[in-house]
This record gives sequence, structure tokens and C-alpha cells, in this order.
Amino acid sequence: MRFQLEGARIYDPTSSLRLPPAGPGELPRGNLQVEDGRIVAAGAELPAGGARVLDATGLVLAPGLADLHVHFRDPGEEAKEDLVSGGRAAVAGGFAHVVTMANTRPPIDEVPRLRDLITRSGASPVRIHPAAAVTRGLGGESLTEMVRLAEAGACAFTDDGRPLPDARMARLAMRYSTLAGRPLLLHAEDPSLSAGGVMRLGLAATRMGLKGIPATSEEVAIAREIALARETGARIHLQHLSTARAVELVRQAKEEGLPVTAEVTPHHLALTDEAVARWGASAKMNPPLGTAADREALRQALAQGLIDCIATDHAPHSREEKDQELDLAPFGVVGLETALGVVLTELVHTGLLDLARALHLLTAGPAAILDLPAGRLDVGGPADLVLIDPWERWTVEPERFASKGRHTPFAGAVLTGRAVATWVGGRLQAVGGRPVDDEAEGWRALEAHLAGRAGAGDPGARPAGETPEPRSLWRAERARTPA
Ligand SMILES: NC(=O)N[C@@H](CC(=O)O)C(=O)O
Ligand SMILES: [Zn+2]
Ligand SMILES: [Zn+2]
Repeated sequence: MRFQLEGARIYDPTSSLRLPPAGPGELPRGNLQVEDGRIVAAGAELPAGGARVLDATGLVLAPGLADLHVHFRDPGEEAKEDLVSGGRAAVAGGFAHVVTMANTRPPIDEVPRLRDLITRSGASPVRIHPAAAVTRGLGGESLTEMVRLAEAGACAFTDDGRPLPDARMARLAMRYSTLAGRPLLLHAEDPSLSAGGVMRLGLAATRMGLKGIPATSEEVAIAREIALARETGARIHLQHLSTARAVELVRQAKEEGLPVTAEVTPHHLALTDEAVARWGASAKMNPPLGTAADREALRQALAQGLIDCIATDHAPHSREEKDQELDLAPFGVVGLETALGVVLTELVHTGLLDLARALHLLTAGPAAILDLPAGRLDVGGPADLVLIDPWERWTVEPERFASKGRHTPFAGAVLTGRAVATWVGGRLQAVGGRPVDDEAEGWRALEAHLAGRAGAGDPGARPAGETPEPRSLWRAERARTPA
């Protein structure tokens, strides 16, 4: 199959395609041709030469998105999610790469389990990069064989779902992960402070009569991990940051030059603890949603380039479990199918981030942290692509999710911006936010979708009367570095 995407604005993080900028600092417009799963040519003027042509004017073409933090529950809890359903949710959301957490049942703590997971990942529509556990059985007592797990293909180590139990074990894990040459992904929580808590300790929790988790649970843990990283020199990545002071700790660590990176989730960027009163267990996750001041600090840190990537922490649970009372329901919400829409709606259309910066945080940013083969467009490289309509308005309907998980605090939200199509290795895997089962049918759906917007132009695709286009939307600004 040979096809050519024409007229899209192209986000090319490494400028490998050498497209001339459209205007000063703007995302360039161009054509991109794909054959046999690879990008074969790109240019401002590129003859189709018999390739199947798609008019993508008014849309944005980017490397397929990469998510460093998903829970696919496979093996062991496939009724919640499995490699295929999770992969379908990922491609529907525009993702071509995901890093799966190791807190499955059993956990990914031995080489044969990791090998089995890698073999079975071939059946998933998304590219799966498994992380392996730090401690056996996630028990926090003895380390896994990290060097052998890395050799067998673990891209990182994490006991996510639980923090490492004490500083001694965290320090040892840092020494061995350094030997193994792969970073640690750290869930920062102090259980002596968080135990029994349901949501963030504060006014909202008091009003609801629920036991709170103090912000210090995360802050104490992050301070510990940074101190140990300083001592050991280990590469650490801090997962799901949720408090303003955690952001300050990361800022200091980076100013010191420590090899520390951090992620933030769309829900922590969009919501506050007030959402729990409205959404109940659909807004219950770990770490819990914080205050408006926390949310603002996370947003500013993103805008300043302090936080390295946006990751979903897609954490599906069964309906029965999540429908229990708030204090019994498990922590975790799904996020793969809403992440791009929430980021565009909350962060780009509000003018906080320009589009290129937001896409960096979902592509090249995460790819660099784990050195994933993602987040770039190269002639000769794999055609892992997402075509985005930054102005498509759509309503979040969890019953239509490809994920088996249904719980999200964004249910019913009207979002602006969505993945129109996702290709993984040149294969069309999703159209219009839905996975593709039959590729020929998918192509027909995509052509119909694009024909429906024909003449929409660029950037007139914005519906008349909508919020004015932020001046920065098409700007291709380089990632800002913290002041
Ligand atoms: N985020 C969550 O609330 N839950 C995650 C675990 C985790 O990411 O810590 C899960 O596995 O369900
Ligand atoms: Zn976690
Ligand atoms: Zn997680």
C-alpha cells in the first residue's frame, strides 16, 4: 500500500524532513508519502506518482503519540483490559507507542513473563514497550534480576501502583537500574501518610467527610527519591506529579543538573479535588486530584518546559469495582481516549501551550526519556503517524470507548480536538476516534471523513463563531527551557 497525505501542517520534532517553514516560526505544510509501512518521501511539493492521495488540508500530521504510563492488566485481569483492548484504546486516542506498567497478576518480574508479554504484544494494534518490576512480586523486599530483564527487553523498571517501601530499597534499586542501563519510573507516595485516604486532604474532603491523603505524602517521597538519585547518580523518572511543591522539588533537582525527569497526567492538569464531589469514583485515582493552586503550578511547569511529558496513567477497573462506595472503589481512571482532546482543549485552545509544545510533550518528550523508537518522522523510518483535527468538537461517551474501562471524570465533556487517524507501521489502525478492524473499511471511513471537511481550509477548519484561534496555534516554537 502506497499513500500520500497532502497539505497537512507537519509537526516534525527533529526537523528530519527538512520542510521549509510556512511562515516565521510556523508549522510547515507539506506532503508525506508512505509505502510498505515506511515514510518514503516528504516535501512541500511532492508528486503523488500513483499513490493513494488523502487531502489533509487544515489538519496536523505528527509522529504517533507515545504514552509512558498505561496499565493493560494483562496477564491476569484481562476482564479489565488486555493487550488488544488496551491497544485499540491507544490507537483510537492517537497513540502509536505505550509503556505498560508491571503491576499485572502476576507482575512482570521474571524474564519468562516478560518474554511472554513481548510475544503476545504482537497481537496488539499499538507498539508495546513493557516496563518490568523493581521488586519480586512487587513485594518491596528483594530486587528482580534487573540486568537480565533489561537484556530481555524491559525499557524501564517500576513497581508503579506502590512506592518502593523504604529508602534503602530505593537506593539499591537505583544502583541496579544504573547497572542495567534503564531508568526507574517512580510512584512517589509515603504510605504512612496516605494510608486509608480516598482523595486529597483538604476542604473538599472535609466537606464530603472523606479521609484525606496529604500533599506531603508525595512531597516527602519525591524529596527522598531526589536525594537518593543525587547520591547514586541514577536516572529516575517521577510519575504522575500532582502537587505544587513536588514541582518545586523537580525544579531544584533539574537546576542542580540531576538526571531527573517527570510526567503529569491530563486529569491532574484539567481537574481539582472538587471533581470528586461530582464524579465520585470516576475521579478517584492515585495520586488524588489536588487543589486549584496545584493544577496551576503543574500547568505553569509544563509551559516553562520543566515537566518532560504528559502521560495518561490509563488505569482501567471493572464496573462492579468502581461502582462501589467511594472509599471501597479502587484508585484509577482511563485516559487513552481522552488525553489528546483534553490537552488541546485545556492547554492549547486556552493559549497556555502552543500546539507544537503540546505535541512535543506527547511525542519526542516521552520518547527521549526512555530512548524509545518514537517521536520522530524520518524518510526511511516507520510510518507511525497521527493525523489530528485540532478543531473537531466531540463529546466523550465512555460507553463507546475501545477500552474495557469506562470510568473517567471527562464523561460527557465536550472536547475540541481529536485524532482523525492513527497509523502504526503504515497500517491504518484508527479513524475518527474508533479503532479500525477491517483496513479497507477504515480507509473508506477516513476518505468519507476527509471529504466531509473538504474546503474547510487552513486554518478555517475552526467552526465559525467558536473561540478565536489562539495566535500561537500553528507556531512551531522550540521547547522552552526553564528560566
Ligand atoms: N493511578 C491509579 O490510581 N491506579 C493505578 C496505579 C498507579 O498508577 O499508581 C492502577 O494500577 O490502578
Ligand atoms: Zn502510580
Ligand atoms: Zn500507574
